[in-house]
Formats: sequence, structure tokens, C-alpha cells
Amino acid sequence: MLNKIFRIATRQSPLALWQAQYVQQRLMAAHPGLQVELVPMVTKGDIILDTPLAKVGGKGLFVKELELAMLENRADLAVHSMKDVPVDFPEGLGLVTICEREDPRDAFVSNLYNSIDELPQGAIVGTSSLRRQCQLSARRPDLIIRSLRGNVGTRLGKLDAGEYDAIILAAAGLKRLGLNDRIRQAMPAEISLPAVGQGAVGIECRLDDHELMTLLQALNHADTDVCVRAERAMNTRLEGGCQVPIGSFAVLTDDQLWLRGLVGSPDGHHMVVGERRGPREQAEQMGISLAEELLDGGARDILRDVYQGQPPA
Ligand SMILES: NCc1[nH]cc(CCC(=O)O)c1CC(=O)O
Repeated sequence: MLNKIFRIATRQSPLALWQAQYVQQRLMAAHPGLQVELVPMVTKGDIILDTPLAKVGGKGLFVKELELAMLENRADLAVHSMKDVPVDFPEGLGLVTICEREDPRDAFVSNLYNSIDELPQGAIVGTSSLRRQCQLSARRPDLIIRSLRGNVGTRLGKLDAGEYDAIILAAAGLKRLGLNDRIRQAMPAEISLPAVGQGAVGIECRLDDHELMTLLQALNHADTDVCVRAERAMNTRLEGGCQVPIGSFAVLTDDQLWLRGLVGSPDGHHMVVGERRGPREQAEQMGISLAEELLDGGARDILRDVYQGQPPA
């Protein structure tokens, strides 16, 4: 077994490489002598940089090529930001491990202002996330939201070049890349409910690779796993895979789960929110029942309108 080399398929953005190296190092630390190497790849999501993700086919763009590599046995595992992992997996592949969550919050980043509430009237804020756009606009209808794509470094560069007064990024990505000091405000969930799985890293592999799945168990973080399961169950019940204005965020305290959900129109005019509290064993049921409450409370109409402007997943 120790002669075998396990290959991690990874994108080449600094954040993707950080996450792949993190899993590589944790696997080698948990299993001394194990050989793990990276297989860097380019995905469609890395090539199409000038179009909002929602218009070019959604987040799946970042994972399809990595999945093909595993199915064709050119790689054994892939490391994903859970936020970018679609609901469904190709036959034969699955998500087997979720690592401990980093800061799940959205980060307000600016060279001029310390928080969203400090922004002057009509300030320009960069984000391509419909979820962030919705919540920003609901709180501050005067703000002008402009598209912002590219990896974390590219986005910060555009802010520094003066294209925006502020941008919103995931705190987790900034922290992992050592850019903590760029965060002016870690936005509380009450101001910006995070995306499903935000801040968590997940590992996908072939479901018949029992040897690898056993090795990966050492990296699973049970509390993160249960929170992300609740969030993903809500998301699964709500949608079909495109980029959507959905927030879903669970926290666990003494085995009690608190799940909050949000579906909104991109312009922030409509927002449906709800929550569930219950024992951790019911994570997935809570996600499903919250989704159904949101759907009946107006999310069905909001999502229909959003999907009409997008290609199918
Ligand atoms: N959509 C891109 C993406 N996917 C994961 C992260 C950050 C890290 C994470 O949430 O785990 C980011 C960047 C961002 O939203 O700022």
C-alpha cells in the first residue's frame, strides 16, 4: 500500500493550491510514509473570466475537469471549496470527507471605508455573487453593484486599482492566503448570510477506492460535516445547480444545530428568510423542511425569475 502514490487533482489558483497542499500535508501527517502528490489542472472556470458565472453555466465549471481526471484514473482525489461543489456527483464519485471549517463569514474589503454602513451614497461595490448582491442591496439600495471575477489576488488588484470603493470576498480565502489584514469587516451572518458550505474544504474521490476513503477518515471534521450537510440539504431541496441568491448557514452548539436560510432576488427587493433549531441527528431533515418553508414563503417565485435569466445547469 505504501508504494502507491495518491494524486490530488487541483486547480492552480493560489487558493486551490493552498487547499490541495493542506490536504496533502494533513494526509501525510496522519499516515506517515504515505505518498501524496498534486496534479495541477486548468478548468473552464479558470479560462472564462470576463462573464458572470451565472451566465456561463455556474460553479460546476470549476469541478467538472477534476472529476473527469478521477474517473479516467489520472487522479485519485480532488479538494474543493464546499461552496463550489454542485449538488449532484457523477456516477462513481462522491464527497467523502469535510475538513474543519475556516471563518465562514463574508469579508468587507476596502482601502477607504471600514464597513458597509460607512460607504457613502452611491458607492461602487464589487461582487459577482447574487447572494451578496441581494443582501448588500437590501441593506443599502443606493449602492452600485459591479461584477467582479477572477481569483482572490486579481480581485484585490482591481480594488487597489480604484475600480471599486469596496469588494466582498470570503473571509476564509483571505485568511488561508495570509491576507487577513485586508479584512475591514467580517460581516456578521445577520448582515450577510454566508453561502452553503462557505469556508469548508471537501474531498471527493472514487467511491470504490476503499483504501483512500479509509485514509481520508482521519481528516473528517464531524461538526463541520453536520453543519454543511444541513446547509446542502436545504440547497438541494431548493435548486438545480446554477448560481443562485441563496444563503444557508448552520452553527452547532452542544449538539444543537441552528440553521438559517435566505432566498432573495438579486436586486434585494425580495427576501425570504427562515431558521430551524434541532438536534444534530436531524441536520438533513431540518435543511429540507426549512427549504420547503422558504419555497412556500415566496422563494419559489424568486427562484423561477432568477432561473429564467440563466441557462440550464
Ligand atoms: N466562488 C469562489 C470561491 N470559492 C471559495 C471561496 C473562498 C473560500 C471558501 O469559501 O471556502 C471563493 C472566493 C470568494 O468567495 O471570495
